[in-house]
Amino acid sequence: MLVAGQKDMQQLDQYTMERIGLPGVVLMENAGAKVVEEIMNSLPLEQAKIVVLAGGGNNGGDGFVIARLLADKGIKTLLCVLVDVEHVKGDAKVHLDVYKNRHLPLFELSKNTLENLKKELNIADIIVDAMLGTGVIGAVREPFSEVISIVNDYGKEKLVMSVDIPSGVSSDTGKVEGVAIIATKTVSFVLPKKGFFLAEGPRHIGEWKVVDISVPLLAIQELGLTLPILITKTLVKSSLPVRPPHGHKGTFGHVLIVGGSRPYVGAPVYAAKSAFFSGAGLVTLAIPENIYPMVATQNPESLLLPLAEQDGHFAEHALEELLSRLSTFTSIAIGPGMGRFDGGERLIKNLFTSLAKQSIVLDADALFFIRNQLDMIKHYNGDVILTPHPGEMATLLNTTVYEIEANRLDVAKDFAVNNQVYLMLKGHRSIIATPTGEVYINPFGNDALGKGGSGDVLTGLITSFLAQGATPIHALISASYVHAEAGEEQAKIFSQYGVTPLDTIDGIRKELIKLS
Ligand SMILES: NC(=O)C1=CN([C@@H]2O[C@H](COP(=O)(O)OP(=O)(O)OC[C@H]3O[C@@H](n4cnc5c(N)ncnc54)[C@H](O)[C@@H]3O)[C@@H](O)[C@H]2O)[C@H](O)CC1
Ligand SMILES: [K+]
Repeated sequence: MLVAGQKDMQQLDQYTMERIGLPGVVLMENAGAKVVEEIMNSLPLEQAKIVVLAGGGNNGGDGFVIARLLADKGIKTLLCVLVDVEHVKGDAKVHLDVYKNRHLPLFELSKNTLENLKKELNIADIIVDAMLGTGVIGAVREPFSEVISIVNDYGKEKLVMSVDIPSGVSSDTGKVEGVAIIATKTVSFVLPKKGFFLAEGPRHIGEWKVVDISVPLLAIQELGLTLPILITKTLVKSSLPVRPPHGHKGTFGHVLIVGGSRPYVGAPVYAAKSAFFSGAGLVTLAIPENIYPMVATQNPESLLLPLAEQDGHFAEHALEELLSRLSTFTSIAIGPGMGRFDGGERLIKNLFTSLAKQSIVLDADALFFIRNQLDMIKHYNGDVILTPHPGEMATLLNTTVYEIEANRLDVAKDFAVNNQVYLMLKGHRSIIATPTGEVYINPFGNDALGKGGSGDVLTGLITSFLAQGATPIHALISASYVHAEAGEEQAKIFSQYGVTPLDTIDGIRKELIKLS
């Protein structure tokens, strides 16, 4: 499933209406009819009262269609137009006239009071939000902002169904300047919008669904639109590494995890366990020798490689004894719990100059150590995967977290293309970008993973799938999905508060059962 922004939708609309001649009023009728279908499935409607809040643009036009079709089904419906009806133009005006020709109840806020509108909303069971769609610009103005606040004050008392996008949310950025509807459900047309998965978008869309309104999706290729790809379970099932039944541990690869330091003993343990428990044939865990005893007791399933340490971290030359053996590893992850220390840059440089072609995952402070060595990364002849959270991304780009979060899709894509790496920009709705500029969005996951160790589990999972033969993009797609779903599922048992990295590792195995 692809994800669209405002300009993409405008191009698709124009193509449909101008190139193939399907009139906008037909699209609007289709849009309204599909929303009504969703409403009919939402509640026992015999006694239900529905208020349709309509703006002055085409989103409002959808609302006119919805109100008419509901009324024609005998459902108690009130259409409330928040702008002066004289200002309604084009396709929306056609449908407003059709509504009026049916002599159906019409509440015009411009000729009434907000108090009276509030009285109508108080007795409604369902509120349809057809105020603003992809055409919203900037902070929502009066009277929309007041009406939106009234609707949001009802909280979960009423079912709020947003048409195309919750009013006030930017379809491109997910930003909300001022107020925006908090929807119970969003019924969106043609494609999900980028804003659903960015900034405040996820908190406003509620349960979302996309409906077809006869805009031909094949037009996307014909228009040459390159759109982000939404990660779905179907996509993941075809991305997971294949495990031949006759496979042996050599078939499923040998993972090397390099990490750990005196303050961070758990991180490498979580990464190694995650790699092992998600199917890697063998896992070697290279840690500074000072934490070897603690790690050994917690990681009986891994081969342990204590290396030279200095002041509780790896010594600068620590990997020397490892470099001659690098070819025994299928995929390598460096960084979990590594910490920052003098000589870290050189340690990473030595590793890269000694690597053959293995895929390498860089996480945590390994990302700090490469911030001034991106040229080396770019020219490495194997696949490099970076998994920064926004703070680590800000360090890599020498900018602020605010700048990163304000433009997640482009930041991830530009960095991946400019540095020829695979990048997973972590966060609520992770973004994955490839060296060729493809962008994927992971719509899964919740705050249960918001704690130390979750990232280490993800690093181990990615490295494990690489070792089992997945390509970098397939490893990232499947690991980000499985990791997020594991967190969500385990939160149902331990609450969002209580999910630990080991619970997530356990959850990963449960997800892998569901996917196999
Ligand atoms: N192919 C499709 O997806 C179809 C989508 N449809 C619907 O059309 C809207 C987009 O309609 P558009 O007229 O471009 O814009 P909106 O109705 O979203 O809003 C424009 C409307 O709102 C006013 N406005 C803009 N910014 C603000 C603000 N900050 N505060 C207050 N008012 C604002 C502006 O003046 C206009 O009056 C799409 O979302 C779908 O719902 C078609 O119906 C069918 C095909
Ligand atoms: K809307």
